[in-house]
Amino acid sequence: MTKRFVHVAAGVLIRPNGEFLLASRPEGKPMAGYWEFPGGKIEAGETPEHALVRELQEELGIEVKTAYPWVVQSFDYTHAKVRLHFFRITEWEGEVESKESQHFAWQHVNEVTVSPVLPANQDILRWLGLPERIQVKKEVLIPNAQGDLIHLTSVFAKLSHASNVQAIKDKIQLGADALLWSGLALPAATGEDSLLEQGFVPIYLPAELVGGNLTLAMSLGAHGIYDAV
Ligand SMILES: Nc1nc2c([nH]c(=O)n2[C@@H]2O[C@H](COP(=O)(O)OP(=O)(O)OP(=O)(O)O)[C@@H](O)[C@H]2O)c(=O)[nH]1
Ligand SMILES: [Mg+2]
Repeated sequence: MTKRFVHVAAGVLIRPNGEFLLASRPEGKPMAGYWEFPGGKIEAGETPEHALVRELQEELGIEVKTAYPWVVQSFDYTHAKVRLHFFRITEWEGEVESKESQHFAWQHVNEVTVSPVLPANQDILRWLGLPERIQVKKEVLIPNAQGDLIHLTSVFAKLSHASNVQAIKDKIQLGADALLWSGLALPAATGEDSLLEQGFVPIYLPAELVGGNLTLAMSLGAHGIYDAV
């Protein structure tokens, strides 16, 4: 029998100083003791946003105030196939409380001190460390998915027809670590065939496309924006 996708909403709580919250999975749940972003299963009839707000109320006792959708990550565990909808949360009401006897750790990007972290979250931790804004010129260096500095022109795929999903997939298969979308059309932000749904490469949008609005870019699923120089 083929395993069905379990849809999950999870929140990255980010403090003004950049620290983010990890929680340990409580005893009695699959993969107890692993560290995760708070969240849980999306129930029938719920949107990912609703599930996020409900789960964070249940698990942390907080009221989410400002959250925007970030990346969607799929992972095949032995017990389930999961599709995780991650949100970045910058404002909430109330103090984080351990409602399910979980432990908490506020962590710094590139210096995670707790382990083990759920396997599906490795990419997410790397992406949190990506710069939110880059400048694209001939000699630019930028971290790739492994955190190594890479010469932009050698690895990055610049797409002139962003609406062509096949072209995007071809570039990914060629090993591109990031996609810089140029042109005016954005691929659909939703739908099975959307690159954003796959969420496995860093994606930067041209600043001019989103009026320099980083929050808007991230709400479309991008990791950051770039300025052409
Ligand atoms: N909450 C959360 N779940 C994650 C993350 N990464 C990841 O692979 N998962 C997986 O997604 C699923 C989420 O389920 P959950 O156990 O949190 O669900 P829940 O809060 O609704 O609990 P419940 O099973 O008691 O109803 C689990 O299979 C878990 O292993 C993450 O960062 N946060
Ligand atoms: Mg949960």
